Formats: sequence, C-alpha cells, structure tokens
Amino acid sequence: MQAETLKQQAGGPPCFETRKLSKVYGEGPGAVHALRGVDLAVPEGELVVLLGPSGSGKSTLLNILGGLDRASSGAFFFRGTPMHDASERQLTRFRRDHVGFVFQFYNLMPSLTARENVSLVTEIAPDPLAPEEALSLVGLEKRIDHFPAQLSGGEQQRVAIARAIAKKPGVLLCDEPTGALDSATGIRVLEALKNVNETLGATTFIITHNASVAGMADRVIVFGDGQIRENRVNATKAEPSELAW
Ligand SMILES: Nc1ncnc2c1ncn2[C@@H]1O[C@H](COP(=O)(O)OP(=O)(O)OP(=O)(O)O)[C@@H](O)[C@H]1O
Repeated sequence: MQAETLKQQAGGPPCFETRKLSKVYGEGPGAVHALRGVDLAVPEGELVVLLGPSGSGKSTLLNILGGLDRASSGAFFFRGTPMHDASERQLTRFRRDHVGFVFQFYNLMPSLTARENVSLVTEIAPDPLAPEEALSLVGLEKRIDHFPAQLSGGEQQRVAIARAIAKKPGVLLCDEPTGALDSATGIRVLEALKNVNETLGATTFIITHNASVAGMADRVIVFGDGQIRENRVNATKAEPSELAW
C-alpha cells in the first residue's frame, strides 16, 4: 500500500466504503456482535452524523474506519485501497497521515498553552497548518496563549479539534464531541466542526446522542443492534445555531 494511492483523487472512489463489515468481541456464548454486516459508502468531504442507542455499534465502526481497531470479517476501503488486511505498520501510517480524532474528553496537556498543544502535532506532520491557523479555524485566535485551565470546556474541545486538524487530515472522526458540554457551548463546537469540514474538506463523522444534530449533516446514519437502520442524505442542512438541543 503506497502513501500515494491513499491520496484523494478527483472523481475517484468514495472516501470510505465497507462491505459486510462485522465485529465480534469475545467468543462463545458471551460473544458480543458489535457490528453485523455493515455496508456503507461515504463520498469525500461529507459531514456524516451517526445516531443510535447506546451499544448499537457507532464507536466500533468509527474505531475501525480510523484504524484503531480491526473488523472480524468483511471489507473496508479508504479511497479505494483495501484496509481490512493492512499490517499494523500500515494502519499506524494511515492514522498518522490521514485521520484526526476528537473524543468526548479533550486530553490536552495542562502545562502547555493552546498553541503549544497544537504544536505537538504540527512539529511532526509533513505539511501542517500553522497552530495559529488551526486555532483560528475553530474561532480561538484570541485564546492561543491560554492554558487549558483558563479555558471553558467548549474552548478546550475546540483546542482538541484544532490539534486534530492541524495535520490537515483527509478524515476527522469525532466520538461524542459535545457529550460533556451544555447546549450553547456544544453549538460553538459544532460550528467549529462545520467550518473545518467546509474549509479543509475533511470527510467528517460525528457520533452524538442528540438527534437534532442530524439537521446539520450531509448524511445521517442511524445504527441499531450493530446494523445500519437508516442511511439518508439531507436535502437541506441546518446551521448549528438553528439546532434544538
Ligand atoms: N473492547 C470491547 N470488548 C467487548 N465488548 C465491547 C468492546 N467495545 C465495545 N463492546 C461492545 O460492543 C457493542 C457496541 O459498542 P459501541 O461502543 O460500538 O456502541 P455505541 O453505539 O458507540 O455506544 P455508546 O453510544 O454507548 O458509545 C456494545 O455491546 C459494547 O458493550
């Protein structure tokens, strides 16, 4: 698998495609079937919102797409390249070069400023955004020299988003990014994600328990019991500020 083959091609294959993707944790009678034959194609640049009850398989899918976990069976392609049989080394490289992750908890270094937290990534990426540019994309240009303890939860999450996108990933995977936030702060975080998706063109997945967030998506995928129950494309998209919480 050459790095070249993973680059975005105009008119090329979907960003992600899965075929009969399944994941079983454990064995025997106690085995948990977290994914049961997921078929999915997501074009480049879409903003995808994943909904579904707790335990329905959303995080499992995101972790497999991001190369953090492996499927038990089925196929999974990134920009047309098969990833299900990639070696550990290839998966590590895929994550490093192409994937930004945002989780519910921000995991910032408390002793470093916002700028320095983002610099941790930009120092090792081949063609990064300047930390100031990444922080400006999430609306934090006036907070770059603040430490995490001097920032609100929503601001800290936006630093975490700036850190995830500073390497200009093709894909941004967000697992409950607003899970710990109140509605006004959550909306600011969603605005930052929308801006990043539109400005950088990163294919963006957002897992949420808040069904109203679906309104800002290009595509809404609803999970139930390890399967896709619904996969719909929005004809029109709402602004994050219009979402009811
Ligand atoms: N490492 C693991 N070992 C065993 N079972 C697991 C593991 N990770 C997830 N599971 C199980 O797989 C199923 C799907 O979990 P997953 O975290 O993907 O669901 P989810 O839809 O993201 O849930 P939530 O909304 O609560 O985060 C659940 O039954 C969960 O308990």
